[in-house]
Amino acid sequence: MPAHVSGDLPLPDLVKPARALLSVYDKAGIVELGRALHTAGAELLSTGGTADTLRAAGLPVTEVADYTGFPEMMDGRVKTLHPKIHGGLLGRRDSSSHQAAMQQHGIGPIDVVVVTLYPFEATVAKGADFDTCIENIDIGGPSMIRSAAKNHAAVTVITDPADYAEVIAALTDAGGTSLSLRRTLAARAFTRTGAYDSGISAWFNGQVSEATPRQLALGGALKQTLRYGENPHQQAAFYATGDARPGVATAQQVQGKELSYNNINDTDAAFELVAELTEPGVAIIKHANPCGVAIAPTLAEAYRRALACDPVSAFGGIIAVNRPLDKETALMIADLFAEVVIAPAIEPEATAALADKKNLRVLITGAMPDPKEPGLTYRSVAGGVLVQSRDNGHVGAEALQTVTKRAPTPAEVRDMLLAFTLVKHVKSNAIVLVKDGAAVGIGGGQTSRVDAAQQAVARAAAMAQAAGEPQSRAIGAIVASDAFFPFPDGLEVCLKAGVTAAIQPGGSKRDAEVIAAADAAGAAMVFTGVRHFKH
Ligand SMILES: NC(=O)c1ncn([C@@H]2O[C@H](COP(=O)(O)O)[C@@H](O)[C@H]2O)c1NC=O
Repeated sequence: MPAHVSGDLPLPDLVKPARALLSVYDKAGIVELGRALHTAGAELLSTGGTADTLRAAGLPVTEVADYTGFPEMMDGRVKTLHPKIHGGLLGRRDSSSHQAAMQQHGIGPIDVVVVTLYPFEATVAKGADFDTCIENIDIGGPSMIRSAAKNHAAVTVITDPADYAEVIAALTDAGGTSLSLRRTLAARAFTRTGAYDSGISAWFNGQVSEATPRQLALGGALKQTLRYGENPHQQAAFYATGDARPGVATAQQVQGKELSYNNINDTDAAFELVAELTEPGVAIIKHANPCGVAIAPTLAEAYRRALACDPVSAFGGIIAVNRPLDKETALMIADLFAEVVIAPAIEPEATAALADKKNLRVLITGAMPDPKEPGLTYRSVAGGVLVQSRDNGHVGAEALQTVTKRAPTPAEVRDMLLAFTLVKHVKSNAIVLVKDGAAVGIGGGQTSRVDAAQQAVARAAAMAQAAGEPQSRAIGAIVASDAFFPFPDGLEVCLKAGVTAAIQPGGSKRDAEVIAAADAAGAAMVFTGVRHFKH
């Protein structure tokens, strides 16, 4: 255990800086902060590039290399890693033994450290090669930040240009910083180095295929403080992890009110769903579950058909499209009360068509995410975090195993593949009915698969009736189930409603009974061997 040193000297709350070290990759605002420190009476120490910037602004600067008597070396790998720097940051001002050691070794106190780190996260996001990423791992910067933050009782540590104004104000008003400000900045500093290292850890584990590392290092940058969480009494915020996957975290919001917690969650679900559709496709989401999905030759047609699935639930929904949003589709969206629209791109006429809907949030991602890309998903439980690889499972026509006497027609296979893609995005137990490229009945989030089937079938009948159609939309549809039918009953609900074909993982002890039920109805059924639970 490290020795505990009690302070035997007085330590003031207000620390007026006599010496400050500035070493920043991002030079924005550093001249203003340097000037405020200089005006407050601090001697400025600085590393090469930062020193140049300060000097160019007319500020007197001492190079760290001159201060330590050691040159910067090894392409900048060693600049500030010196006892004169770390001793000056770590030595306790309230300990006579520390003070004596500083005096003995000619170490002067450093009262302020300003560091912005090498852009490791941005380098990875740009897709740089291994060696470039390694070279962008900052070593000296985090070391100084940690030394200063540990000794925040006397040292002010600044790691983000967003904090410059607050420190400048303290220097201007009081000539120094208070303990409470230094403590706040120290907390931010450790959060910064923690998040920085978590980014390195995530990237490095990916490089060596370490899927389940011994420690979990989760980091992110605050993207938005949210008004509230799932409910108004819950606090919430949105953090960007630096993952470049196109989606709600990377999108540009081109219109509308601030996104809410539920908006973000639902928009993510919607966009991940449409990313799976190879033809022009639209998904309408409520409470992270689809209430309408369709593919069609045009986006406008896909939207019309997606909306027709359940126009009642679509009210206040989130709409995702997988092609540039065009004017015709935008005009129809403008007719609906929707919360969010997310698209890979938007045509200028579509922007104009939505412009009057001031509250409608419009998000543009620039690209679609790759549904087959590997990645991790996280969920918190009491006392832990569950981590798993993203469900990037994909079932193509070649993987289908016909288990009934009748094989599916090519049209049924097309609908089967769409429906099986959709059950992956509906909360379990999930049952989805699809006809001619559009969902016509969705049952999800049920504790019984029979209930999910009944819900899907009821929706198909009710929506047909509401639209004045002569018969239930379940007639001639195909059914998909996210997991095997454990008994024939769930399938029988669908067959009785007029479903002609089924797609499911298979693998139940009672598969034979389920197949017999399909055969008895003259239905075709295929097994996928893949399950798509979503909880
Ligand atoms: N190696 C070191 O001793 C070291 N000390 C400070 N740095 C970093 O160098 C950068 C500033 O360099 P310059 O002032 O030369 O532009 C900062 O991002 C700082 O975090 C270092 N670089 C990397 O570790």
